[in-house]
Amino acid sequence: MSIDVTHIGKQFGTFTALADVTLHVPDGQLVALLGPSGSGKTTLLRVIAGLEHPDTGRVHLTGQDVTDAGPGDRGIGFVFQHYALFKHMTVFENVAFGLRVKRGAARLPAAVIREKVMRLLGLVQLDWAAGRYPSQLSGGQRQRVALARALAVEPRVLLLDEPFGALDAAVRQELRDWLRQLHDEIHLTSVFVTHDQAEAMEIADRIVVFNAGRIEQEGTPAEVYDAPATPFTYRFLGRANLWTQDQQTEVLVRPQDLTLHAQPAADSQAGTISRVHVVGHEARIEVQRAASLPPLELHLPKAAVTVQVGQPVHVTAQHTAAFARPTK
Ligand SMILES: Nc1ncnc2c1ncn2[C@@H]1O[C@H](COP(=O)(O)OP(=O)(O)OP(=O)(O)O)[C@@H](O)[C@H]1O
Repeated sequence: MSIDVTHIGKQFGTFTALADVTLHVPDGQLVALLGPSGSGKTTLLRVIAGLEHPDTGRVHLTGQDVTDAGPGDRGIGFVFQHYALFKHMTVFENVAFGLRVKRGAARLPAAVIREKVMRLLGLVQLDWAAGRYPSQLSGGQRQRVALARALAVEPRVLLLDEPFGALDAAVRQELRDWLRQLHDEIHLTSVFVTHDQAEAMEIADRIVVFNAGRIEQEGTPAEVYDAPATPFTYRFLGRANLWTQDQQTEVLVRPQDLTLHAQPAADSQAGTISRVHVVGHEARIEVQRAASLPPLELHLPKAAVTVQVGQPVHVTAQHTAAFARPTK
């Protein structure tokens, strides 16, 4: 099922949460909404879900206008960051809930519900935990139950709001890989909100970068990373150094695209090592420049680093990105 939002505007009082947002999510894609806190990502997700009515614009699901349809009539499943599992229900009952509340012809026989729930729990690798209560599970396991519960009603679209936000790094990684796999297996159209660029780059087919209620840029992970249209996108997708600037232009460079030299080289900048900090296999080096520009941060393989604080050095840059500065 494809999603089309066109010219969506949403105000909260005088605050503009979304300003003329237009987005097409093709059937079967996994799309990340990426942006800083308060940029409107969750509001757009809520508009797609029908939990928020837009002031302007329309929402279409596979060509059908659902702007005025309630959340229950859209065939959408949700997973939010603070897993709202029912505490007094077992894992099994939590997943079965959406199927048991159905009435009339939509209601399935108990044996069918049982089989379906166990199949879903198998999919999220928690069939062994069917009889447990949420309090007896880890955060990552609870999040997987929330996902199974959202999938139980066979949504055509899955919306995830910072689904792994509250979890530790290793569990996040595991759930990311697993979400990507699951998405491919069951052919959903999924949209997830994150402010973690690594998470978006790793699992999304497309990334939509948000800034202050607008879409700043949209494309595949490689497109937004390799060809950022604005300094905002460049800075949001990774660490950025200001290499040079003048009245018209600013030139940015990533820490891993800088090289240290003992002697001056073509287009090198002179400076002094002001910090060496080892993080895992990488050395993060700060160079204070002679020119009145902020210090440079370099990321180099730890084994290649022999410099010390106070040492004079020369720095060259590969793969810089030049942006026109806004005229005042
Ligand atoms: N019901 C509401 N009433 C008033 N203001 C709201 C409401 N919902 C959201 N906002 C405001 O709209 C702005 C956008 O919120 P939104 O939750 O969409 O941002 P976000 O990009 O998802 O941020 P985060 O990553 O922090 O969740 C925020 O400044 C928020 O305070």
